[in-house]
Amino acid sequence: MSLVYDSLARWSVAWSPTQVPALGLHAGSPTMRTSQKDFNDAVSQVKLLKEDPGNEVKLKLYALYKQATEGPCNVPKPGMLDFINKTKWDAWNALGSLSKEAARQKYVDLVSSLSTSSKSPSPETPAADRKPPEGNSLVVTSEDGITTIRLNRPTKKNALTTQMYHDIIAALQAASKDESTITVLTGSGDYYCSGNDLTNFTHLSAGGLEEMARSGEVLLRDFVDCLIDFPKPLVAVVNGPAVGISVTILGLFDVVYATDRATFHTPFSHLGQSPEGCSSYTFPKIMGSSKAAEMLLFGKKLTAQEACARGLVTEVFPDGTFQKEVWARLKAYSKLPPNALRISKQIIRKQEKEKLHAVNAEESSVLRERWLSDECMNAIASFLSRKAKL
Ligand SMILES: CCCCC/C=C/CC(=O)SCCNC(=O)CCNC(=O)[C@H](O)C(C)(C)COP(=O)(O)OP(=O)(O)OC[C@H]1O[C@@H](n2cnc3c(N)ncnc32)[C@H](O)[C@@H]1OP(=O)(O)O
Repeated sequence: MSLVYDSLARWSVAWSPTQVPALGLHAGSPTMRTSQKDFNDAVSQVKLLKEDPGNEVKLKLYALYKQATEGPCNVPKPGMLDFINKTKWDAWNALGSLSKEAARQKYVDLVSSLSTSSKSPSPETPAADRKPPEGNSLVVTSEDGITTIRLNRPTKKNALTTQMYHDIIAALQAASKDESTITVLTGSGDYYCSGNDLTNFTHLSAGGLEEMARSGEVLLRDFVDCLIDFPKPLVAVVNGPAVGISVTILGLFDVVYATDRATFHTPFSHLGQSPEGCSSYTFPKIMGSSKAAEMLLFGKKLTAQEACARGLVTEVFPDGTFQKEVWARLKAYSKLPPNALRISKQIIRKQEKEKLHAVNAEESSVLRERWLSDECMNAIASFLSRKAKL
C-alpha cells in the first residue's frame, strides 16, 4: 500500500516496547491515576490489535507515546519534504505542555477503547453495516455494444490509485479494439470519483520524491494521451460528485451525462497543484476564460446544473431516474453504425489533437514541479493527517 500507511503501521510496531497487556481497567475512569505498568501494558496491547486502527489514530498514539515518555516535543521540526516525519512531529508538537502523566492516561484510555471496538463483529451483524471489500478497483464489462469502465472503490469515493491509472489505460486500449460502439466511464457508489488518490504521493521508491514526481508525470501524460487518442465515442456517466482529475478530463469526453446530485470541483490551488487533463486549454474553450479561471484557479465547485450551463456537462438527469434514462439512451445510440461514429469522432478530434498533446505534455511537466513544492506537500500532509478536507 502507500508509504504513509505502511510507515504509520511500522511506527506502531517501532514504538511498542515489549511489555505485558492488561487493558480495560481504565475505560470510563479518566480520573484514576495511570501507573507505569498500566501504560506499559497498553503499549504492548497496541501490537495485539486485530484491526488496523487507521492513520489518524496511529498518529494520536504516536504523539501520546512520545509525550508520555519524553515530555513536550523537543526535537527540531523536520523539513517540508520529510513529509512523514513532519506529520509525526506536528502531532506530537500539538500536545503542547500536556504532562507526562496525563499523556499516559490518554494513551491508556485510547488503547482501551480500541481494544473494545476491534472485537470481532457478532454473527448477527447485518451485512449492510460492514464495509464492502476493496476487491477489484476497476470493473470492465461489455454489453449491448457498450464497454463500461467502472471505478469501483466506493469506500474511498473512487479515488484513483496509481494502479487504477494503469488499468484504465489498459481498459481503454482494449475498448478501442473491441466490438463495442461506445465506451463509458462511470463510478460505483455515491461518488463518481474523488480525483487522484492522495496517498499516491507517498509511494516513494529508492529514488525518493524526485523519482515519484518523475514517474507521476509520465503516468499522467500517458493516461491523458490515451484519452486524447481514444478513437470511439467516449461518454462519462457522472453518478455523483466529481473532484480533480475526474473533472478536468471531462473536456476530452464526447458526451457527459450527470445526475443532479453531481458536483464538479477542481481544488488545485488549495492543494498547491495546477490543472491537468488538458483543462488549461479545454475549459476556457468550453466555458470562456473567466468561468474557467473561477474553477481552475479559485476552485469554485459547480452544481450539475451550473456545469451544464457552462457546457462541461451535456445533460443533467434527476437522480431517481438517472441510471434508467441514461442507459436507455446509450443503448439506443450504441445501435448507430459504429464505423460512421468512429470516423466522425476522429474528424472532430483531428483538428486539435496535436495541440492537446502539447498541452498535456506541458501540464504534466508543470505538475511534476508542483508535486515537489512545499505548498503541495503541506496540503497532502494535511489531508493525510485528517486536518483538511475539501
Ligand atoms: C499519475 C498521477 C496523476 C495525478 C493527477 C492529479 C490530479 C489532481 C487531483 O485529482 S486533485 C483532487 C484530489 N482529491 C482530493 O483532494 C479529495 C480529497 N478528499 C476529500 O476531500 C473528501 O474525502 C471528499 C470531499 C472527497 C469526501 O468527503 P466525505 O466526508 O464524504 O468522505 P471521507 O472524507 O470520509 O472519505 C471516505 C474515504 O475515502 C478516502 N478518500 C476520499 N478521497 C480520497 C482521495 N482523493 N485520496 C485518498 N483517499 C481519499 C478518505 O480518506 C476516506 O478514507 P477512510 O475511510 O479510510 O478515512
